[in-house]
Amino acid sequence: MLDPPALALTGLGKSFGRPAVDGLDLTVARGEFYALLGPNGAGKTTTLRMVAGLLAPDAGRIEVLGIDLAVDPQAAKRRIAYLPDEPMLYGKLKPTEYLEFVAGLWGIDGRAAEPRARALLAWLDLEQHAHELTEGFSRGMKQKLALAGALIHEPELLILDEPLTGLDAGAARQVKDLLLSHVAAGGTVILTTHILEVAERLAQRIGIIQQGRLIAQGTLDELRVATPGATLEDMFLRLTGAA
Ligand SMILES: Nc1ncnc2c1ncn2[C@@H]1O[C@H](COP(=O)(O)OP(=O)(O)OP(=O)(O)O)[C@@H](O)[C@H]1O
Repeated sequence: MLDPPALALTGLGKSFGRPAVDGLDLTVARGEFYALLGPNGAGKTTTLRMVAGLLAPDAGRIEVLGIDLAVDPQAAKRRIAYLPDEPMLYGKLKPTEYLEFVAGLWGIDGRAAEPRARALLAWLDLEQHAHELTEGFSRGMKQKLALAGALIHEPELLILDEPLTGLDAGAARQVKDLLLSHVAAGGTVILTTHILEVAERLAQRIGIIQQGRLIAQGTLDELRVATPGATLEDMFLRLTGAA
């Protein structure tokens, strides 16, 4: 049997009075780097929150690596990392304590989590702050620590909502390298971004959603077929009717 995809959404729907996600069908293969683009209010965050198991869909089906989220949410969530656009940290914890705490929530004991935590802090250049309270951290440092926390249980599918917003060039490079290395090792990354250059440079496939539906999808070259020579920004604005 073929490997199940990393993520399969079928007819996914969620309404808050009016539809936010409206019959969304989306499949992301294992080992793919997929960028989900869309104008403000298109339904990107709502979609990711449903995949992360934080919001119940009104309709449709979510399968994570072949596991139906509605049938076995625990098993599905173990395979996922979810980084929200505004992650929460505990200001009175130091990074090492925070990572140990998150690892504990996953049932990983401190000794097993320690080398992983150390490697993540080193990768994200937070080592020298490992023993400082996070309440004094800058926004970018907090964001990097939240990412480390999301990765502590070694998930296969990383789902990240605007992970590069607010990061300086150095921090953005560290995060991009970490995501690319995850994909190089066979993992899957799905992110939303308003930085079209990020999608252009990193993603193997790009999906554009508008009003809760997928309106275009493909590699950059596939998206370009209709408009040769166009930039992703040109295509995005044309497809979403903003130009
Ligand atoms: N908890 C909520 N209660 C009511 N309406 C909501 C809620 N969450 C989202 N919505 C609405 O659902 C729609 C989709 O919002 P969502 O945050 O998913 O969009 P988005 O594509 O992530 O937008 P952005 O790019 O601005 O972050 C919007 O109209 C929003 O107002």
